[in-house]
Amino acid sequence: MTSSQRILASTRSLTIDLDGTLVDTVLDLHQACNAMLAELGLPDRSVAEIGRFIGRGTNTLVRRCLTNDQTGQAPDEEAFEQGLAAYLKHYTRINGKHAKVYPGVKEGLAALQTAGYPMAVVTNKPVKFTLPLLEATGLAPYFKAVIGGDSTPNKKPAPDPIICACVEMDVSLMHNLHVGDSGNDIQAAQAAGCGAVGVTYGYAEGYPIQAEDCNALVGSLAELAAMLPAHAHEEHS
Ligand SMILES: O=C(O)COP(=O)(O)O
Ligand SMILES: [Mg+2]
Repeated sequence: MTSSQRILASTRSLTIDLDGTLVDTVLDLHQACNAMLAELGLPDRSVAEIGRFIGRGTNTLVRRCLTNDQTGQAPDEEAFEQGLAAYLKHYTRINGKHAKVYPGVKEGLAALQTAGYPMAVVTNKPVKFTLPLLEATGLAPYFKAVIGGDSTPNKKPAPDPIICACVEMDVSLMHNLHVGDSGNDIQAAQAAGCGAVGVTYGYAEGYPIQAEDCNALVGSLAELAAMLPAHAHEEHS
């Protein structure tokens, strides 16, 4: 058995990223960003651009829209404050309108729940947007905890939100597997001492996760569920 196989076999719980992993939210975020840019008299951004800007939370998304700078630095604090207020107003209205659960997510979550795995959402999206989105997409009942980008002082790639989710679920970090679409997720998982699984779809800020950077790379959550022990408390022999 390789060490990655051992990590998968000893999994007892999962923390799962939201945008780009559970739900395809780019069209909602694109619409909210462009409504904000229009209000500021700035030109539209494409769906592909917004896809590259997603993953480090709302403030970074707004900064990237204003500057097109992947580091998220905004030169003008006043424009940022104005942009953030406009973005929050528009996203509150748009959140969930075009969002689509990725193929294999519901099947995967149902199988994992039946197998007895406690699961939590760990996202950089603020909690006030995360909870309604989970309700609207029908995913809420699968999760014991929901940690947003504003639930802990530091968001992913810091380990804090994964640690917080494991405390809320009362599970050990060592036997938790974190699943996500970006390097952020892999870094956070490794910093927390958890296993790390990447998905082959999603946004990944333009840098798709490579198989060698994580313990497994999967095409869907259904595929991941099939790789884990059929009962959360048992290991494959
Ligand atoms: O940047 C966001 O708001 C989305 O982040 P997530 O991929 O951690 O869900
Ligand atoms: Mg993501």
